[in-house]
Amino acid sequence: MATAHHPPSAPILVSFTNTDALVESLAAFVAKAQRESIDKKGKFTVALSGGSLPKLLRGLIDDPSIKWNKWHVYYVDERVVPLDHADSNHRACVEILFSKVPIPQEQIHPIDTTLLDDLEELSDSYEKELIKEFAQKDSARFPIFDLILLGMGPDGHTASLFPGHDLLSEEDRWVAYLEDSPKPPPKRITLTFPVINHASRIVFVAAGGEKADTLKAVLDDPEAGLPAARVKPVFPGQLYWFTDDAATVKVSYPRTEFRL
Ligand SMILES: O=C(O)[C@H](O)[C@@H](O)[C@H](O)[C@H](O)COP(=O)(O)O
Repeated sequence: MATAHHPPSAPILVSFTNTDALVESLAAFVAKAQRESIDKKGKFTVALSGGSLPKLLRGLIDDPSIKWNKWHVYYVDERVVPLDHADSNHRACVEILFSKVPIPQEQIHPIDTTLLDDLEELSDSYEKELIKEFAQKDSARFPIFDLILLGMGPDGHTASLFPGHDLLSEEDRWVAYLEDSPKPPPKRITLTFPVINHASRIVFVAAGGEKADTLKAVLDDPEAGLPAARVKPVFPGQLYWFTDDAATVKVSYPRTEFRL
C-alpha cells in the first residue's frame, strides 16, 4: 500500500521510430495490463483521453487477446457537448474504436447529456459514476484505475488541466469542471490530479515533432511544473511515456527499450 515514505518511481520513457511501431507496442502494453487486471480481479478499469489518443489505440482492434467484455471505460476528460457532436471525446472513441469491437455498451461511461446546462451537476454526476465503480471496492480515498491513458497538448496540458489554471491545485474532488478551457471547446469536465495519480498504470502517449519542446520541458525540467509534469503516480503506480522519435528528439531523459 501507499506510504508517505515511498518516492514515486521514475517515469519510464519508450520511444519508437515511427507511429506504426508505437501503435503496435502500445496495444501490446494495454493487452498485458488488461490481462493482469482481469487475472487479479475479473475486470479492467480504464480511462481514455480524447485528441489523437483514440486513433493510436487502433492496434487493439484486431488483437484476439483483448477481453472486451471485461472492460469498464471512463473518460479522462470530456467536452460538454452532445454525444453526437464533432467535439465529443466519447463520439471519437466510439467511431474509432468501440464501434469495431464487442464491448458491452453499458460498460462505457459517457457524460449525462441531460445535464449539459449545469456543469456542477454534470461533474457531480460523473463523480457518482466513479463512486459506483470504485467506492465500495476498497477504502481508498481516490479511485484506483487499472490504466489511465493521457495525451499532452503543445502547452503541456493533460486531461483538461491547463497551465496556470486553478484546477491544478484541486485536491479533493474526483471530477471537476471548467468553463474557460483555452483549447476549444471551453466547457469541459476532467478527472483531477489525485485521481490520475492514484492509477496503477498511467501512460502518456505523445507523438510528433510539435510536441518536442514541451516533452523536453516535462521530462528534463519537471520542476518547472507544467501540468503534464505534475503527473506523479502514488506508490505503487507507474508512469510510462509512449512516444515517437520526432517527439523525443530534444529530450535528454533516458529512454528504456520497450519490452513487455
Ligand atoms: O479532450 C481533450 O482535448 C483531450 O483529452 C486532451 O487532454 C488531449 O489529450 C490533449 O490535448 C492532447 O491532444 P492531442 O493528442 O490531440 O495532441
